[in-house]
Amino acid sequence: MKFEDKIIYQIYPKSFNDSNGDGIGDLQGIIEKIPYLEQLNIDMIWFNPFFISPQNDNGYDISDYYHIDSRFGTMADFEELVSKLKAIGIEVMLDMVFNHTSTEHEWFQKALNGDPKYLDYYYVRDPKPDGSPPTNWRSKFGGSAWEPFGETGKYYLHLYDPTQADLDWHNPAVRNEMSKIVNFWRGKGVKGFRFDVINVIGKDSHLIDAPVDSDGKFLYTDKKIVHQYLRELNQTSFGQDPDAVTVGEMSSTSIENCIEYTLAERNELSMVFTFHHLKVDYKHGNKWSTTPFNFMNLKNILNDWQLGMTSGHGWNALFWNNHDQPRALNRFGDPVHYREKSAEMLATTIHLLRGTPFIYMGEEIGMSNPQYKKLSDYNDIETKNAYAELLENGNSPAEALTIIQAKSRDNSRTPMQWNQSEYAGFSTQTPWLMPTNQAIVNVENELVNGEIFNYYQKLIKLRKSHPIISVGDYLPLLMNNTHVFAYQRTLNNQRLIVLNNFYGTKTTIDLPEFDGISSVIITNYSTDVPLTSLMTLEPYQSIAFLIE
Ligand SMILES: O=P(O)(O)OC[C@H]1O[C@H](O[C@H]2O[C@H](CO)[C@@H](O)[C@H](O)[C@H]2O)[C@H](O)[C@@H](O)[C@@H]1O
Repeated sequence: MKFEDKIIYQIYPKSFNDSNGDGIGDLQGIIEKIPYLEQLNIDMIWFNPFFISPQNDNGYDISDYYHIDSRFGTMADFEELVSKLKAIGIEVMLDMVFNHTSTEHEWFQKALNGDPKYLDYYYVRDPKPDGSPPTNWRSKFGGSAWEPFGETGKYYLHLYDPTQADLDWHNPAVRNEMSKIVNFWRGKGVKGFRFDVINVIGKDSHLIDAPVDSDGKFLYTDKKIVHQYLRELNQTSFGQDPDAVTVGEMSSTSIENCIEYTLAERNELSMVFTFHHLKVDYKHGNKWSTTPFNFMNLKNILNDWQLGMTSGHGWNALFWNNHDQPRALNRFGDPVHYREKSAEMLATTIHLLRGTPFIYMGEEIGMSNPQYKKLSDYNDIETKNAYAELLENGNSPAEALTIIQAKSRDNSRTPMQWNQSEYAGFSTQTPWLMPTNQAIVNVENELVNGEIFNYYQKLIKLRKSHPIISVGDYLPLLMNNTHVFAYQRTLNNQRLIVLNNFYGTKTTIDLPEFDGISSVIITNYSTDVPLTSLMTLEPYQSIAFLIE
């Protein structure tokens, strides 16, 4: 499958639709909503993991890669879902969490029981001579990255939660297991694979301390060998299917590496998720802080990645939202005064760039953060650890709450809001996370009175009908402007000029003269205006001109 003109929709199964009234979304619930998905004209759906898991990290701690967790349904439900989606031209993308397994996985359990075969599946190491963990590495979820390995006196590595043990990819048997898993799901008709934090699988065999002034990420991120592992996985599994689409989630990566991960002739991956543009509201690089987003940084990062990936022939996944990110509408838009206009402006910015757009469920109806009032409203392990650390570091409970309200991953994990009822039409029982503003934001209302869903439909149609959007080159425009993110796309004699006002005030811009006849192909305001050298954009206005 070509992926340049495709649109991928992300579903967090736990929160999409609950068909059996247990407060948790499930596969039958997704099947019920296929007619809704069909209206968007998307090509593929990425599902977050629904494999067997103790759910300490909501399914990113897998204890059995070959079965559906009964909370979500059965293999028969999955097969029904795949075939019903295929019937309307939508393919399935599954989430392959291959950096680590749950400590409940039988491989880890066998290793714990001393089975030498499975000991070699993980990073099990002796402590330092003083008895402390083998290295000073920190877990990305807080605390040491090492946990005692049962009663053995050794430690095992976990870059994430202690219940997520890192696999040792140096071991060919581990790599073979990973291909087997991908091939099993290919056998079920799956065409897409998203590889979780795949650029941290290349840790050295001999692990060393991080320098005191460094977070040590360079010791395990984007190591050269990751490219080799990906080529091998490609060759032994998804690469055998010319229609496969793959996306690697890249933690703290670089443009150079992402070109290599996605250059077609290198046979690694189709595209990458990168996160630099979503760290522009981190104070001094610290996620657990609140500060307004830095617009010029955002522009520069998006521009650098567009230019870099274009010139290196790499390919980006384009996105604002996912299940780990607070809603972009709260971060870069205005959910109170300009909910619709700012949601549409953000969508335009991403959808007209070079890359493959991903839509995270609810974004197409303008869903926003829930603004929970107390810690117990949250579920996420990372959030709870961060809250405890914020208190340890001297923040008051109110300050810590303000920060997690802004940054918690649960912000995007709240149930999809189908209607304005108590549980937002998601479930008949108390959901695992509560919806909060379904009285205003819900599908039923959006489809009758709203404009965001309809605007997404237009953007999706445009990518499919205009090759300049899917395959055109990217060029920057107005890089010094402090309110507008503007760019050009070019293909043969055509140009597409895209203007996006990121603020809730009118702004006037001074554009270069463009030759040719221009027409507006999309705008989120009702009046079409001609392309002139001096232009005034309305609050959060987006407008795109095609010049022939
Ligand atoms: O923030 P980065 O270091 O650039 O990393 C990107 C994301 O990585 C992690 O996400 C994924 O892996 C986790 C462990 O399997 C899982 O909890 C998460 O849901 C996955 O998407 C990290 O948790 C995210 O916060 C980062 O955005």
